[in-house]
Amino acid sequence: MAEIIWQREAPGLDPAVHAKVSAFLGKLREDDTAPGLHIEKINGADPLIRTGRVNQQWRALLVRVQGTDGPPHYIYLGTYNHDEAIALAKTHRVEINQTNGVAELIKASLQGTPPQRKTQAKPAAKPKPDDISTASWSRLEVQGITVEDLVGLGMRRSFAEAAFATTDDDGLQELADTVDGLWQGYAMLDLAFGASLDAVRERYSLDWTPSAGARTEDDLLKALRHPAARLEFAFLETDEDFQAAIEARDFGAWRTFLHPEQRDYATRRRSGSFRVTGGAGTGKTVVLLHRARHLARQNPDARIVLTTYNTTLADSLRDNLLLLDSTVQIAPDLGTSGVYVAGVDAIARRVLASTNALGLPLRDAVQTVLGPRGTNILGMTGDETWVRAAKSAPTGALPEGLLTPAFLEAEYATSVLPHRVLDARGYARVPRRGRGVALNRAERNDLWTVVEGYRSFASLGGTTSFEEKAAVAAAALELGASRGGKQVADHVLVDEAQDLSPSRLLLLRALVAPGPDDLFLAEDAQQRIYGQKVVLAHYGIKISGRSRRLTLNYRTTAENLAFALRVLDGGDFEDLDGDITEKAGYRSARRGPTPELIEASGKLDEYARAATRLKRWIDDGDTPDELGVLVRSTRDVDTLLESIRSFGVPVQAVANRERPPAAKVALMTMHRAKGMEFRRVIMLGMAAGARPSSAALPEADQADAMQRQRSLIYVAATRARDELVVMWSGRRSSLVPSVKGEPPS
Ligand SMILES: Nc1ncnc2c1ncn2[C@@H]1O[C@H](COP(=O)(O)OP(=O)(O)OP(=O)(O)O)[C@@H](O)[C@H]1O
Repeated sequence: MAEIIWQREAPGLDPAVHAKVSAFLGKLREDDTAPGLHIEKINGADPLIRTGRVNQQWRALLVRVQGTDGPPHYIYLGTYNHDEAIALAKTHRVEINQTNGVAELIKASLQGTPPQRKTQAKPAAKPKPDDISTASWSRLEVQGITVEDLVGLGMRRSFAEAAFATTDDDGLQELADTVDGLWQGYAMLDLAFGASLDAVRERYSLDWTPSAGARTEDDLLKALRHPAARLEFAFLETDEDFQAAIEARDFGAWRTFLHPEQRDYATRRRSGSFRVTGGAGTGKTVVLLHRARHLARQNPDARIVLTTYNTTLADSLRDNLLLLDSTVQIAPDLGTSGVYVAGVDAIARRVLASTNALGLPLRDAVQTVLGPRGTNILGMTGDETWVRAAKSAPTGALPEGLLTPAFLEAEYATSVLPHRVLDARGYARVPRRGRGVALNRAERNDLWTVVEGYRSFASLGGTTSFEEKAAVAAAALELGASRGGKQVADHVLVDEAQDLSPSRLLLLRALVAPGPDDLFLAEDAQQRIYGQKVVLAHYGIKISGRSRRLTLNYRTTAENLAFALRVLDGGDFEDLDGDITEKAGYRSARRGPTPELIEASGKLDEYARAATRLKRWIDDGDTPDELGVLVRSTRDVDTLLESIRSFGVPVQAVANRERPPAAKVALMTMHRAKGMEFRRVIMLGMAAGARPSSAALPEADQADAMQRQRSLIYVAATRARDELVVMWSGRRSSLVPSVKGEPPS
């Protein structure tokens, strides 16, 4: 039995050869001495280099590493036709970096010839980091880094010097893409975009000291397992790992090659609740999926809950978890072994529907949260109930703005339910932290009569809202545990945590007993498009000191990312810990075209232009399901669909609970697009005044609603991997930032 180590840049092959390589590697894993494999040394090559015979024409390029104990390991470097494989065998080798002990693939033909760039005469004043792409200073220099700093970390001097001679972002990226030792490119870009030397040393574990003396194959195996080496080398220890690597194409790298920080967050034991933050596309969901698999592999009996704020996203988490590892056990029900994947409201419903089986005191929980009423609570309270309650209550003290369903719902979700307020006296004392609008005693009294009306209408109908279901389920679990019952989960993993309301957070908190590895949350405050700002600690989730930020964007090109980040300008973003979220340091690993802004002459022109663009992309080779059309509201969707179809483009509108169609362009609202990604995206309807009903909110809440609008557009713009087109007719929204080359407005 041999073990395969996959090298990230091993080139992909056309399907016919791919199947043969897969069979070859399968045989190699079973028995590397099988004569048919022709594993051979090559004269003039590094002693560890081998080639293997895939078939008459093709040879696999390998590095054989045999530790003192254990099976032989083969690093797979790709499959080439016979002559090319022999030539590459003489130039390639895997070495241990003598400064930090990281294994690196060295392609000798490229050695000593890093792309050389001309240093231009420098301007007198040092530019700020943000102005750098137009100045002739190296970003590194502006950050106060020296060539010696880079060399001290273990980077090759020729590479460090070339990085200092490079004054534009494209050049830096190109340099990072071509350097031997993938970590060197990543770390150099991190520094150029503002990370400190200490942060980079820690991020890539560069303080390891390699063992002195001659390189042994044991040392090499150790160096291949170094966290920074695992950016480019993956040990395929199980059949599932092997299968995932073999199948991984373009966007499958997330399954095999984690950034060292992602690996750390996915696997390290935590003494309590942990939070990973990061901008859109920085790989938070990927961390969560790997962590779910890791926990399930570590303890097959563990009851793991993987959740997010709605069912659509939960479905996609389940699909991707199974794509990562088809053998992960999906738990059939809450409280059973394996990974239970569901939206948070579905979890609340499940708890409430199974209180008998779980031994939870439903009656007491209902009384604790809603006061005296029956346990018939599974029906859904309609949105109009707030309007009815407001109309039938004496509300003389309240201004109009405080009687809108939006305000009442927000007040109820934030100030009433999580504090389990049952009467006017309780409501008068409630802290109302984070609510924009101050309320005097008379206003509170009147508001409470509206809440009482709302509750009695719902009680009569035997209904509750989603918020109430979550609050009652949380209380049932808490009461159950306080009376000696057992929690229903051992680990709870949460995606898109920024969109969860207090009651939902209380529910997740109550699913698992406080302790090591209890809750793990992925969140991005900049993507909060629902609900109010919340602070985790207020709901029993203590993460102080256990929060980390991801900054490398894997999804979006630098151009789209810069555009999306500019949408956020004009607002600070508070995260779930009450801190202002930093935008600094976010960067992308990919480049692409500048987002295109198109002003149409009217709605129909906008639709026709969108349709023409989709047609062109498909004619140029895109498959329809790589393309997304995002709209702000579902008004006029039928006209838009018709227009797109009239150009012969297959398209389907995707409603909230539906999965995107295969082989068709997906048309959906920006809200629905959360968590998704497409190769190319068209955002439509970006005219001024197209904002939703925030005008119905009191002034203080309008600011928060505006923030959510910015976030929504940020979310939409970051769904595009390669290309983004933004359209409007009429006056352009002030939320659409300008792009490079556009005349100032
Ligand atoms: N280590 C990795 N190697 C390659 N691709 C990666 C890696 N990590 C993440 N990706 C890819 O980057 C994209 C974004 O990842 P992911 O969805 O996890 O980000 P996110 O932070 O959850 O984004 P969002 O907040 O926008 O939903 C995906 O296409 C994912 O496959």
